[in-house]
Amino acid sequence: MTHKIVFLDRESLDANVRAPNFPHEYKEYESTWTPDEIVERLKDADIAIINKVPMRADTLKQLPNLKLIAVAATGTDVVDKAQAKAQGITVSNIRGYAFNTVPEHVIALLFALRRSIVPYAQSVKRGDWNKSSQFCYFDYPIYDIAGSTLGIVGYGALGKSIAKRAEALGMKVLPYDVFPQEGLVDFETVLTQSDAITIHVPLTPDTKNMFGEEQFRKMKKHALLINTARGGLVDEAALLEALKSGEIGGAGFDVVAQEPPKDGNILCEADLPNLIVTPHVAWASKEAMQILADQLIDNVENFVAGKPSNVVE
Ligand SMILES: NC(=O)c1ccc[n+]([C@@H]2O[C@H](COP(=O)([O-])OP(=O)(O)OC[C@H]3O[C@@H](n4cnc5c(N)ncnc54)[C@H](O)[C@@H]3O)[C@@H](O)[C@H]2O)c1
Ligand SMILES: O=C(O)[C@H](O)CO
Repeated sequence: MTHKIVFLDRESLDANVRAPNFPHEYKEYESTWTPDEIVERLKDADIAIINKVPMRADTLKQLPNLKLIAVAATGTDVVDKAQAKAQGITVSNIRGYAFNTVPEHVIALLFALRRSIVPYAQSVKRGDWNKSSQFCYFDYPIYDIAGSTLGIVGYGALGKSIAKRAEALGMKVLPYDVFPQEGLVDFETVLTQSDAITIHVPLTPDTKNMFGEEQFRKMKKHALLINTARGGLVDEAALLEALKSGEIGGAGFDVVAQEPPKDGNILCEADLPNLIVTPHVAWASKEAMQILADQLIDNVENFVAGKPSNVVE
């Protein structure tokens, strides 16, 4: 049998994707967004490769030939998994590829915010240093990372990789997860005891908006919130308010609720010295993207060989 593989958003992965080792026809599109386009491009395919293309129930119902959705990411929130299951479509994802790239991005955001790197660099460009009466100036706060406490919400692959780095930097780590493991603390302790909190849970109906006004009120006034997981995990309006009112100390976000933020986004547009937003690139080191691309094709080959890998329930 010749399998028909369609990659709907090839442009979203900057790595070499090898040809699978079984008879197949392969077609790729740079990007695909509308439900009509998705259905038209996948109607004859049995294997779909996607990164962030929304595979909602109405779309899946129009694709009776589809057998595998191979997601080129860890997060599978773009797929309606209940509908996929109902149609007997297997969903696979990528695991353990971002063990350096995401932790390094998180640590970079932590240092940048704690040391006010961005506002200081901007102030130099503005000419503030030229006008300074001293050799330095203290317009923005600087604190040490060493000796501070990092709360980790979601103690899976990435949460654990970050814990190792944080401890090496002299931080105390407070991990929280719903999956029972040794050394965990409860969510309340993370909120009230941490000088910085980093989020690493998947976006699900249970985790949507798990950070909002109530959680910000419990956090320390100087606490930082780092989100490299998914935008929907944090109530963005409440976050902006908490940053402006000084309820929390700062935020470093790599993800927002709608990506790309075509209709605008309040976090991307805010001009605050204690907020850094990056465009969902924490995963995107060259090394990590190649590991991801190799595992993506492993998943496709394993599925066709009858030994599916990294199946998402
Ligand atoms: N920004 C990026 O570039 C980037 C890159 C990779 C992954 N991600 C995101 O990061 C997330 C985490 O990745 P990972 O590899 O660590 O996944 P993982 O599956 O190894 O870990 C996720 C952890 O979250 C826990 N969890 C689930 N629901 C929870 C809840 N309600 N409360 C507390 N803990 C809960 C799970 O038990 C698990 O231990 C992914 O789902 C993805 O959305 C983002
Ligand atoms: O979930 C992931 O792996 C990242 O968000 C990159 O897509």
